[in-house]
Amino acid sequence: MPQVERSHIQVSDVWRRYGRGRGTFDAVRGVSFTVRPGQLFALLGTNGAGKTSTVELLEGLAAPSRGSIRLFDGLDPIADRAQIRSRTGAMLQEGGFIPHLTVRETAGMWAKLTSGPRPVPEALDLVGLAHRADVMVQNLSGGERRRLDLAVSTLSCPELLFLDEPTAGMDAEGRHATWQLIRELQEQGATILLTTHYLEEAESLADHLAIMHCGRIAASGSVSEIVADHPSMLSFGLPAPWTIHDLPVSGAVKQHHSRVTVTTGQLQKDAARLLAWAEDHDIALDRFTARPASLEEAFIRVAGDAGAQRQEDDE
Ligand SMILES: Nc1ncnc2c1ncn2[C@@H]1O[C@H](COP(=O)(O)OP(=O)(O)OP(=O)(O)O)[C@@H](O)[C@H]1O
Repeated sequence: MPQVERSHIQVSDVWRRYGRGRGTFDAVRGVSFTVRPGQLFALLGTNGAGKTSTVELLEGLAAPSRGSIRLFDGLDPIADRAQIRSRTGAMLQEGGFIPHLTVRETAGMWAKLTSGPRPVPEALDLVGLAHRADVMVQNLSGGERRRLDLAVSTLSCPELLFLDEPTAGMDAEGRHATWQLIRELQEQGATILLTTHYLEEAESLADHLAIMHCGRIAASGSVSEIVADHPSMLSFGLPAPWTIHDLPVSGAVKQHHSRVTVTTGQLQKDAARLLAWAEDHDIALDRFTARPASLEEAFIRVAGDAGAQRQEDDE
């Protein structure tokens, strides 16, 4: 019998429209993706790309204007909210905490609303807030509030966790600690959907990522799959009297002072040709490096291409 592939999130051609009449705006435009159990899926995008608008639909905070969303192999985020609630955790962009409660009181209050919660000290310890337990929420830094938000969202040990910009406002140390925590939650079996502006965050954590731009998914796949579609780079110093016209490469060549860069879709072939040529002519290529496109380069290119396409569609 063929095996049915399970999914914790199934999004099919989803649209989200804000406003009515003449003032409508489609913030999400035909988005589709699947997240398998145990996967960490990252939604990346520029400001206003539609990430939060999409996550809110998954959380059942609004209904899509078109398309369908199913969680846990068939549950509707709004109609089946009661069944879904105990299995999911959400960390929103704006944590709605009461300013004059302490960290411990806040987590305790949320724990009372959760069935079978993790002990509060454990939840605070998990996010590195145990030493701030008696501090009032209003006196926390922005990064500490994000950590409290994360502690609250993981109180129920959820199967599916929505993390909307979990490390926004955190310093580098806090960000790395949070990444470690997210990895641990995934190792414990959680399926995680996270949105982020930080490419390094997506690169470090995600099994699968989708780049959103202007309401659409402009590229998706693993980091290697996304960067594979983008040109690689060779870089080296070329000693005189040799010039770029002598180089045996197929890619686009640029020179800045004595430093040469070759942008190529055939990294291995061009690197091999170049090194063989240098060897034959006894040329030392200073600080020779060969590397695939970075996620940042792919992101900038994808966002640029998608922006141009959207402008064409709108015209
Ligand atoms: N309530 C609303 N009414 C009208 N437009 C909205 C509303 N909420 C969001 N938008 C618009 O929808 C678009 C997508 O917003 P959204 O917050 O989903 O983007 P995002 O990718 O999460 O952005 P960011 O990374 O800046 O948080 C933006 O152009 C935004 O201005």
